[in-house]
Amino acid sequence: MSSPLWPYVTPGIPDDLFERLPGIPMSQREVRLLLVSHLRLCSDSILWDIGAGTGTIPVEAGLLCPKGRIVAIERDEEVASLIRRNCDRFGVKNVEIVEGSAPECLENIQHRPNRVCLEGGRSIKTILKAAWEHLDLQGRVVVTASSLEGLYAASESFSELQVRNIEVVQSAMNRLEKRGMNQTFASVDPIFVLSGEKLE
Ligand SMILES: C[S@@+](CC[C@H](N)C(=O)[O-])C[C@H]1O[C@@H](n2cnc3c(N)ncnc32)[C@H](O)[C@@H]1O
Repeated sequence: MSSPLWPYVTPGIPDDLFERLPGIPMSQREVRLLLVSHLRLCSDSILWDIGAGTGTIPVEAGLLCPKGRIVAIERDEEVASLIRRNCDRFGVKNVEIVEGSAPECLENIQHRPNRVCLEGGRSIKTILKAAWEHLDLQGRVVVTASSLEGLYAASESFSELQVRNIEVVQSAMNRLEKRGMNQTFASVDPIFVLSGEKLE
């Protein structure tokens, strides 16, 4: 990592420090911070990040859980390689990358999670149900949704699965950006973050 301040210990790595691929979505820093906070990670957490994309969550979680294990699940081969490169870039060694499509690939993962993060996948309900079956008791789940339909599906799943201590928050943040001669505030894409616990 070429940033002169690296390594620092706070989560919320600036977006431009990650390698990116055109068209591959990435959780922006402000949203990522919210998401990581809702995961309530411990140093030895075992996290499944389903739909890991650019790999920002595995990198942040890998650094926060030095005694833990992060399983980054990504269906796209090229994107899975990007996750590996981003982990290498930040010296993160405790991330296992599973190249496969959820929910089918979840069956073969060796480490059972006590945290699940779900940011990808059309059928949120099917994936969440399968992940929930693997999640340890006292475990936490965090799901993001950017559309009303996604929010509805996630909310209905939480209810069906009897997720406890549910919290839902929608981000609304703006960043100062240069536009020509002016500096204006541009909104960071608003996202719903739903989280809760498995108690029974
Ligand atoms: C919104 S992006 C995740 C962004 C990520 N949090 C980051 O910050 O880089 C969603 C990712 O989920 C992957 N995906 C979608 N459906 C999936 C599935 N069923 N199984 C595994 N990965 C999936 C997509 O290929 C995409 O890379």
